[in-house]
Amino acid sequence: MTTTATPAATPSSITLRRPDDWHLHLRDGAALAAVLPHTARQFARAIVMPNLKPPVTTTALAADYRERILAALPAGMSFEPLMTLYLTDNTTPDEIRRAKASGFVHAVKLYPAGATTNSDAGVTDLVRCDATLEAMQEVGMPLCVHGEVADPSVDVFDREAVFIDRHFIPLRQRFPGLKVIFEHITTRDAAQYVAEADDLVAATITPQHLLYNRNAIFTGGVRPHWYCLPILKRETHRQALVAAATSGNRKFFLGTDSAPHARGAKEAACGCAGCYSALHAVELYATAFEQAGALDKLEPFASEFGADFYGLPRNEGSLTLVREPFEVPASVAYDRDQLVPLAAGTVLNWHVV
Ligand SMILES: NC(=O)N[C@@H](CC(=O)O)C(=O)O
Ligand SMILES: [Zn+2]
Ligand SMILES: [Zn+2]
Repeated sequence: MTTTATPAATPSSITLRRPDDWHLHLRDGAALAAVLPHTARQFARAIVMPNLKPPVTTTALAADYRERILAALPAGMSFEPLMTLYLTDNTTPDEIRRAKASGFVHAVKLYPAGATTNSDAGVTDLVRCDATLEAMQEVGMPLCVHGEVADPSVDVFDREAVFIDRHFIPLRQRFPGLKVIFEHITTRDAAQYVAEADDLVAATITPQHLLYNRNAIFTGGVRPHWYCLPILKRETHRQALVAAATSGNRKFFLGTDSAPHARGAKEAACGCAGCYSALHAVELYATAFEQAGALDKLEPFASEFGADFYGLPRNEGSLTLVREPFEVPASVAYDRDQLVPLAAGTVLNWHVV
């Protein structure tokens, strides 16, 4: 990373190796066309989540979805979608071998049934997937995990921590050679678990979980645009996540979990879970890293550790941010509705040029 110094200690600009987003929801159709340029402006590649309706459960469906993404990319922009398959109780070991052979499927995603947006087709009991997980371990196909129990008797703020004991630890014991990414971690418990695990375990961290604690959801009223899953946690957890992200530990890397939902679906009696962060993702991360006094740790977190973990080359290009006030727009157009970006209306210190 190269930085340009100002008289003060803070640099006036930072140039990073071009980053990647290791957890992204792009949706489909008009929604895909609306959000894709926001991501492609900053990121060279992204791990594209498969929770469409119906979900992307096969290599053939992933190939079609990949073509639709590439077709939606504006002329002159370059972006490589890294595809994933949605794990179900019925995913076969043969499907895993097909996915591996494709060269464009880079992970399989575990959604515990009922845990989050579009997870109804998810796994009801992980032991049903043992033969499939065995095949993944054998061919070297990573498993991305939405690590929350769907058990309604467990408090919503405890669902991630409970998942570690009930599912993550047993899974790692049964498949010690399987690469696993604990997605969008939100607790000190998860950060600690990943830090202490062996090198086949890593985690992604979102901008909202670095910048906000759960008070953000209830500031002067209910704030649906801060509602995502796993839900924001208390301040001690946010601090643990900032410490993990800025530690220089290669197990923690960037994954926005940018999850667009139309304004009408967010501002509703039963609002959807998901924060739209893709519009200004790198700016949000830079803000969090600057607050922690760790801007020098942004480049490895954003541009190196994820590629290394997935066994892909680091990008060649670069991305420059300047330190100038940038007001996040109140909304952007989205599929005959609007999208309200994370931190709408607030001023960030950094702006991508
Ligand atoms: N994070 C979210 O709150 N929502 C995601 C699903 C997910 O990543 O769990 C979505 O697809 O909307
Ligand atoms: Zn998730
Ligand atoms: Zn997600």
